[in-house]
Amino acid sequence: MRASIFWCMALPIWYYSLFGLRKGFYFSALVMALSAAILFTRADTNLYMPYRTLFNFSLVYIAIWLVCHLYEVQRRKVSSFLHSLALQDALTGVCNRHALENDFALIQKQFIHIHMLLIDIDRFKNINDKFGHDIGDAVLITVANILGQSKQVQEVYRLGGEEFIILLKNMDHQQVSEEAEKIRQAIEDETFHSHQEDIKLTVSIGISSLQPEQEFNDFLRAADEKLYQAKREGRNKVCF
Ligand SMILES: Nc1nc2c(ncn2[C@@H]2O[C@H](COP(=O)(O)OP(=O)(O)OP(=O)(O)O)[C@@H](O)[C@H]2O)c(=O)[nH]1
Repeated sequence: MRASIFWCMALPIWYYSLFGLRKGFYFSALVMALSAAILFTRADTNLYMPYRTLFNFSLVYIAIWLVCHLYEVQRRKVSSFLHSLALQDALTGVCNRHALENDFALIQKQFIHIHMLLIDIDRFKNINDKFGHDIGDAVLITVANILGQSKQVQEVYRLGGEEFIILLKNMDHQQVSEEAEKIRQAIEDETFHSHQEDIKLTVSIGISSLQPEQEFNDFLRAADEKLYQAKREGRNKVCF
């Protein structure tokens, strides 16, 4: 009986790998308490033996438990870091397209009225050509920050290049138009900086309204069509 209880030392490894950090901790603590109690009560009659056995068992058990716990903490950190990397745009720090598709699937189940704002910086190529790629990058970061400042905006997504997306929930046509116009105006009012001169920018915004049973790609395509209408009509414009 006393020998078989030493097999309990392997249990924290199973608990942490099967049940994760919290349950792993509690189960390991429970096993340790039970094993220690059994060892203590069933130990040899020799006066010092119960204490010595208990001490050795506890020492080894805690060492194994500690290694399992630290390993699981580290594994979780790495896993959440990789998860955030997978969903984040590396340059601007906002969410990427993968995150957008994930969030859309969730939001679609929870809300009826959903609008997509597809925001594209006008003539962004000129910024890169005239001021260099670094300044172009800095402009993208500032634009992403401005987009995230509105109270109505929970998340900003970068679709790629100079295109950003915002999803607005539970707002009517009028409110969505006003919000898009605020964004357009905020970018127009901002002064971006380069080493040589100040830069003024505008954005064009296409808006689509989610139709019942509409797929993500069709929702995006509808916003894209409106965006190109805004571009065709002279840029610095919101099209619904
Ligand atoms: N600096 C920088 N530039 C990028 C990045 N991604 C894409 N671009 C550039 O963004 C530019 C997009 O140019 P276009 O698609 O021609 O669009 P545009 O010049 O904004 O013109 P319109 O959209 O028609 O108003 C290209 O020059 C790309 O090289 C990036 O991460 N950083």
